[in-house]
Parts: sequence; structure tokens; C-alpha cells
Amino acid sequence: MSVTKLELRTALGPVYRDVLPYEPRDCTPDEIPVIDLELMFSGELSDRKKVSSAIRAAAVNNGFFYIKNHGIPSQTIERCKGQILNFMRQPLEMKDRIRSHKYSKYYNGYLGRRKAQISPTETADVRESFTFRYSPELDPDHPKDISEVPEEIRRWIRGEDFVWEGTEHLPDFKRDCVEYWSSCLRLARKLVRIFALSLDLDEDYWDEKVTYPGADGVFNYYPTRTQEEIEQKFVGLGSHTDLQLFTLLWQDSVGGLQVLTREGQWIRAPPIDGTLVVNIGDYMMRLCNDIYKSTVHRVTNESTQERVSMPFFFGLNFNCVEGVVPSCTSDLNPARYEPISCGDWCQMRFKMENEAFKQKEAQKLMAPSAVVISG
Ligand SMILES: O=C(O)CCC(=O)C(=O)O
Ligand SMILES: [Fe+2]
Repeated sequence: MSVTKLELRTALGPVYRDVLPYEPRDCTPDEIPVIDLELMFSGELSDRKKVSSAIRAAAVNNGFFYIKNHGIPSQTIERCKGQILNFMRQPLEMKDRIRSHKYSKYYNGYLGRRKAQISPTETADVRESFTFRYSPELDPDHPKDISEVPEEIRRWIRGEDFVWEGTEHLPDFKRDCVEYWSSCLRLARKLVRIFALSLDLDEDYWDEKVTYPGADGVFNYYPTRTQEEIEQKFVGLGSHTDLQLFTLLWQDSVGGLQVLTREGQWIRAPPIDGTLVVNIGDYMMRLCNDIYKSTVHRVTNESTQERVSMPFFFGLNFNCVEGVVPSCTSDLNPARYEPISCGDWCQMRFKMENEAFKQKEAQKLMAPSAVVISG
């Protein structure tokens, strides 16, 4: 059996995962379970611990699970999805008014079709995206003007206003996007407590470290592929792991998300009505000394329908320098990672990805007759 190596980017250089030589198949309910969050909202610690054990079991297995009864109203989701379509269906020059490569210091704004490549060994991504990042005035739990944020955290705040200024012509766009993002942020602050319990830490272990957290709202739009893109096997979004503690992901009913199991088999994670997907990010994997694995995933868009997904990437306050947590080490299993701030961790990888892409574009310009198929 010939196993291939998949190269992935991390802030500290490439890592590799084995891939088995079989076609993707549907997942089983054990591989990507559906976890009911109802008891997370209970006042009884023993109830919350039931949820945390289910999460632990999923996190040590494939690191991917669905959540139901998560508390985000379906109208909030639908309104936000409608706004993404309003934005994405505009002519390119309107979207380019908030073009990330031109206007953003921190990777906010619009990224066009094939204007990024998340996987070093696959094609550019057909996905288009709109990104906005944590701003204290949008925080649903304690909105604050940026001037009130402590100085050591303020320099890590990554929100930028141009994304809202350049979308003011779309009625209620900001309101509906922020409503969804705020609901995700509230949910993530609850879930991070359950994650703490799941690692035998006190429930409030990270509470003080998620006051101005990494909270990136990204809205993905996968247009249907052109004939040329189909022939050249363009990916929707190439194979990657997410960066922070965990990701909450809503996907519409089109499908296309695939997950690499621990054994190296690609499995499909189909849309399930009323659920969000949760997956472990690289920063969490570091903090728990690899007990939880950040999960490799990718999106193919073979459908003849456009697709929308809405990930929310959640991490610690970007100034927090955090190492492996005490419950995940022992004499026999010492910490495998040095402490690093969540902000540096993210910044380094974003920069690396962006620079690699620019370099590839520059090479294409130098040899315009060359057809770059992939890689
Ligand atoms: O579109 C999806 O289903 C997944 C998106 C994703 O993995 C990402 O944006 O990091
Ligand atoms: Fe992802």
C-alpha cells in the first residue's frame, strides 16, 4: 500500500501527514459524531462534564465533530448567509473596493478567486472570501472603545474599519454579519470552558485569556468551477489545518467538505441541518501536547451550485503567551512545545502563506507563457 505524504504549512515550517491511496468516502457517525450541547447550558457541573467527555472522545479521535442545540438562531444564520450572497454576487470592481491585498494590514477584506493558495502542493483556491477580525467595539459581552483596551492588548487588535466602509451600500450588511459573528463569539466563550473541563482543567482556566480573543469571522464563497478549472483539477480550498484553538463552521446544504482521519483516509463531512462543525486548531494541539490533533481538511466543489460556508476561528487573546497546559504533561510525557503567543502563531503563518503566493505570482509574470497547473 503506497502512502503519500501531504505537506502542510505551520508557523514554524512544514509538517507532513500520511494519506492512504483510497478515494474519499462518506464518514460514519463514529468518525464525526454529532454532540448535543443542550447540557452545556445546564447549571449542574455534572451535566457540563457529560458534554466535555463527549468532546474529549471526539477530539482525541479525528478532532472533528458536529454540534446541535448550539443556541445560534437559524434566522441569524440565514440573514448572514443572504448578506454574503449579496456581497459576493456584486461585480468584481465593487468587491475589489475592499480588496485585502491592497487595503489591509491584517488580512481583512475581500480575497478573490484564485488569489490565495492555502496548500503548498495543490492549486490556488477557487474560493473567494470576506474576512473581519476581532474589534472590541463589536464584542457582545463587553463592548469597548479601542482606547479603553489595555495597551499590551491594543497593539494586537486586528479589526479594520475599511471592510465596513466599503460595504455601506449593502443595506444591513454589517448588522447581519456582526450578529452572526457575535453569536459565534458567545458560543465559543462557553465552549472553551467545556474544552478546559475536557482536559481536566478548571472550567475558568482560559476565561481571563479570551477577553479580547482571536475571533476571525470569515465568509467563504465557492463559485462553480469553470471548464478550465475542472480540467486542471482546481481545489475549492486546499488541504490545511486551522490555526487557533478551535473553529466553528456553518456550511450550507451543498457539501464538499472533507476531513483526513488519523489513519490518513479522506472522508466526507456532509452538511447536517441545524448543526455547526467544530474542529481543533494547531494552537490547541500545541497547548494539549498533541493529545488533541488539529485536523486536516479541504473543500472540493464539484457541485454545479455555488456554495457558502461561514467559519469562525477562535483563539486566546493575541498577547497571551501560552505553553502546554499542566494536565497534558507528565514525567513520561514532557511538554513538546515552547510557549508562543497566539497572535505570533497566527501572524507568522498568514505572512508565510501570503509571501509564498506572491512569489508564485511573480514567477508567473516572469514566464507568462508557462501554464501553471498546480504547485
Ligand atoms: O468551507 C468549508 O467547509 C471549510 C472552510 C475552511 O476550512 C476554512 O475556511 O478554514
Ligand atoms: Fe479550515
